[in-house]
Amino acid sequence: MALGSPSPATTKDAPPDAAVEVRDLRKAYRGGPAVLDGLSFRAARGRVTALLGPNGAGKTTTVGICEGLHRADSGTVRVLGLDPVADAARLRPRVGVMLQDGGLPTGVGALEALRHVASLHTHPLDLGALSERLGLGSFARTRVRRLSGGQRQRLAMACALVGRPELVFLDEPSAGLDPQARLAVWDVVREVRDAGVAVVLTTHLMEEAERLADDVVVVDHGRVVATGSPEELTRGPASLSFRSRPGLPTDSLARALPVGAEVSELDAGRYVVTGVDVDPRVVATVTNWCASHDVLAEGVGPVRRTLEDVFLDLTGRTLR
Ligand SMILES: Nc1ncnc2c1ncn2[C@@H]1O[C@H](COP(=O)(O)OP(=O)(O)OP(=O)(O)O)[C@@H](O)[C@H]1O
Repeated sequence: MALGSPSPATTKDAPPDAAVEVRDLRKAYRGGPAVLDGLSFRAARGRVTALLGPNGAGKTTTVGICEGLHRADSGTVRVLGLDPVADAARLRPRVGVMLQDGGLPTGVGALEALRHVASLHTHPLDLGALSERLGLGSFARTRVRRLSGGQRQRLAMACALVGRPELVFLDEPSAGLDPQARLAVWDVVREVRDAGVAVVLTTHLMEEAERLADDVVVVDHGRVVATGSPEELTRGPASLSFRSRPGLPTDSLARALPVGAEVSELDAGRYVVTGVDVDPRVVATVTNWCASHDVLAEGVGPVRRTLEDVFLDLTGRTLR
């Protein structure tokens, strides 16, 4: 089954460019401080765009504005070339929304809830195939209010996709899912993306962004602080790490290395060299220094930055 192919009834007036274009959004909730402070980003068709940011950074508010649920104080938002509030009726059949609380009737069975959402669309996906892909079968008759958190997430995802949207907003799609369900959800997201659907998701899982996103938008304090593919964001100087006995004289090793090198013991016996390009001479200097100090080092080599390193560098380590 082609999970992604957008509904034939809705594709003909689709603009060819960005599925979402947000420019200079500003918003403060009644009398409060600025929550969005000039936020801009675009999300393309056929790509997964992940919004990452600490708690309270403004991701949900941004997505809510794109979904037409909130209004910005200023700035522009185009969703499939339309205004999410003024053109809400035209957008509804073309945009799938997965809300964290599901937004579903709670007194009916899971499959019945999905069937109801499907009935609102002209060309819904095949319910049996969609249920199978997201593993809804085992709780098809369970009332929505009795579903576990992970089951509810999967049902909400099915509801977001059943109308063959051209654009889908997924709010923390794999939060609370077990590893099997997470992989199934990621496969489904990739499949709809490959069929040309624009997927915009929020996540706190760096692995999810790293493995799923084509474009990452890092949001902090209501602004975009970095954008790029996971590959682009994590490119750049690697550090060199090794393991050995705890308490090595790191100052002595730093002095043996080129000017600018810093050596830290991250936790007992785990060392990292930063501040210099990790080239073969630096690796040799570390191993020579270890040999001359009777230090047995394991795993001496360069370590690429992860998306989590980049995220923490950009947004700091203070709890929000
Ligand atoms: N309805 C509301 N009324 C007042 N303040 C709100 C409202 N909704 C959100 N906020 C505030 O706006 C800020 C941004 O919240 P938002 O939910 O957009 O952040 P987020 O990046 O999605 O956070 P999280 O990762 O925790 O979901 C927060 O300080 C939050 O307290």
